[in-house]
Amino acid sequence: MEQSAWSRQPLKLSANRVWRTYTGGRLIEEWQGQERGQDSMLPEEWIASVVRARNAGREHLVEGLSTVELSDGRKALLQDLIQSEPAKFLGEQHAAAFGGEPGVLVKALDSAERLTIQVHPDRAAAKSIFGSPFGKTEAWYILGGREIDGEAPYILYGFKPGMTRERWEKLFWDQDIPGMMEALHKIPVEPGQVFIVEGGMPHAIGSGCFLIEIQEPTDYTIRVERTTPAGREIPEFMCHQGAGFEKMFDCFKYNTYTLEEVLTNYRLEPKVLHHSDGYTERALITYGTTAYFALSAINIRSGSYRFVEEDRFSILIAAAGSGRLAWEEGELEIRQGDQIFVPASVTSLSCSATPGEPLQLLQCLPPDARA
Ligand SMILES: O=P(O)(O)OC[C@H]1O[C@@H](O)[C@@H](O)[C@@H](O)[C@@H]1O
Repeated sequence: MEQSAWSRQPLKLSANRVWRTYTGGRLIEEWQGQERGQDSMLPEEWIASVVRARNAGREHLVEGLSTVELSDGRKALLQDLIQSEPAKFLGEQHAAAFGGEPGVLVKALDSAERLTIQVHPDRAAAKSIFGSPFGKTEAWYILGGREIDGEAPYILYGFKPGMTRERWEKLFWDQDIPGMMEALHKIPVEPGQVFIVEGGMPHAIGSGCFLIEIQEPTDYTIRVERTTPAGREIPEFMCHQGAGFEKMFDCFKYNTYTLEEVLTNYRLEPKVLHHSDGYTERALITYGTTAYFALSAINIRSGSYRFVEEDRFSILIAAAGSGRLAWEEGELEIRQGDQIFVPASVTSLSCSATPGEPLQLLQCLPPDARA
């Protein structure tokens, strides 16, 4: 089949687990249908990824890039398919603005331990420090979680009033980890909640969080803990990503917030766009919040949900249930844990749920090409 034919059908993505500095992943495996999942150093699944992971000591591995399972049984790198015809896979307008770069990365993430306190650059810092057009603003949609050592899922987010660059630098040089944790708000999280984490905002995903993350397509993580909660050493490169310690502190924004301000400004309120017996559609993140990506949730109970035809690609995740995707040229069964790249040239796409098994779909959208 010629390459462009693949741009007219939804493409099922293979599992694509990535090494991180923390353990987890059991809930991802169980969500994807394994009877007994296991925690390991592969706590993240990168979805529709054309981004290589930056893991010191693992540079010899090509880690992070997504593979597509083609309907003729072959496999291909998503990146290669897109590069063959960016406008057909990504959309005319998108390709005009971003070339062959999807501009968005999605992940499933399950933390068996707290992640280290970190920050990601915003676009300005990413450009000046790393020469990258993208920073790493991200957002989390909480899918579930578990108690770890008696503690319910939580996140650490935003500087409390009183923090300054000077104080933050001192906490780092002293490696005063309890002091660093105390400097951030600790917030319990629940399924269905959405948080946006802009570049520059200090944070750490706590233990026991199972979430879907949507983010700008880079792996620039600035870590301020030299030792992880489990006692693993973080090499210098994994702290400042090669930028040096001075620039590492430039990536933080030293604004401070009350807990109330964090919850009001950065925990997003889903908005119901449609509700009927057949389905409910909710906007979780809109271009009004960020031009970098958008996310919606579609819960299908009966009948068929028809996707609006637009000249852009999307990434679908079956968060729960099972069903069937249908388009002009074919059909595909989907079930919980499946991840699908829907090229821009797919036409007449609709989705239905298996009777008695409502389907929850997450639809991840690329940057606003008009912004
Ligand atoms: O620093 P580690 O523990 O490896 O975690 C890095 C992870 O952090 C999370 O907050 C997200 O930004 C993920 O996209 C990222 O992969």
